[in-house]
Amino acid sequence: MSVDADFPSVLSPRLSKAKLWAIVPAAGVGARMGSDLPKQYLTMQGKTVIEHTLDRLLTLPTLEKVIVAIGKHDGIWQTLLSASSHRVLSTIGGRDRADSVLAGLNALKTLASDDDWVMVHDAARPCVRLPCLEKLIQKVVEHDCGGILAVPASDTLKQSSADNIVSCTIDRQEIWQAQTPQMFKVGQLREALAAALEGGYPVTDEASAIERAGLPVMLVEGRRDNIKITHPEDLPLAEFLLGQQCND
Ligand SMILES: Nc1ccn([C@@H]2O[C@H](COP(=O)(O)OP(=O)(O)OP(=O)(O)O)[C@@H](O)[C@H]2O)c(=O)n1
Ligand SMILES: C[C@](O)(CO)[C@H](O)COP(=O)(O)O
Repeated sequence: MSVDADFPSVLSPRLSKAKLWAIVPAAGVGARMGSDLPKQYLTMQGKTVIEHTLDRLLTLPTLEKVIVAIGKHDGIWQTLLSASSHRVLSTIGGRDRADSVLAGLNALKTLASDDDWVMVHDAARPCVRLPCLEKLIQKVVEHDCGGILAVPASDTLKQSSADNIVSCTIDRQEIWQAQTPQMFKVGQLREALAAALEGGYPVTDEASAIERAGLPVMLVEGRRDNIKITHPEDLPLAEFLLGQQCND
């Protein structure tokens, strides 16, 4: 995918000192995928899921470095070419996704300023497209407000009661499905995430910790093909989407 040469520097003059970093949580075991290998190491078109994901992020010329949070007993990461990139560092993740993201933020302490930006992107989302990454960065920097890629809900949504009986239909007019990347100021995210985890609050994405801290989160409309590989049927779908995108 070609970098859009006309894309303005990611940071306006007002924020020209701020840098952009990325954290890729990749310490999961992929239980829902049910594969022998953690899903980030399954292969599509000759490359692992995480290599496709990193290739997408590293297309951003202004991205300083990516911190990949890997599992404590991960024996595969160091065998990948991506692990030797000068723009990629790794750290040991934690029990839950939020712990892994916090580990990445702590690894950034010696590299990034609190006022730098960081985008957190799931290793399991290899189909994210460069224009969507650029749109998120542009909106966040322009408004100086953290934001996330998301898509408005397009299915009718049902609330379930016991025994999987519908208890009600949810008005989907204001419902969005959050994706990643999720982009925030390094210091704000580290503080919000640490506070949420210390408080025992459920944190399934970075935005929920930021919301809990009372800070705004901008919804930036992305694409529905930015899928997260979670269940077995997601892998062939992701491979198809990658193939389609190559023809764009
Ligand atoms: N302790 C964890 C758990 C998840 N992740 C990462 O967070 C992303 C999204 O999480 P999810 O899709 O839930 O991955 P898994 O936790 O591996 O999947 P499962 O819940 O099915 O085990 C994945 O890239 C995963 O590797 C992580 O870094 N650390
Ligand atoms: C962060 C995320 O991808 C936003 O939709 C999602 O919350 C991750 O959930 P998971 O259960 O950890 O995959």
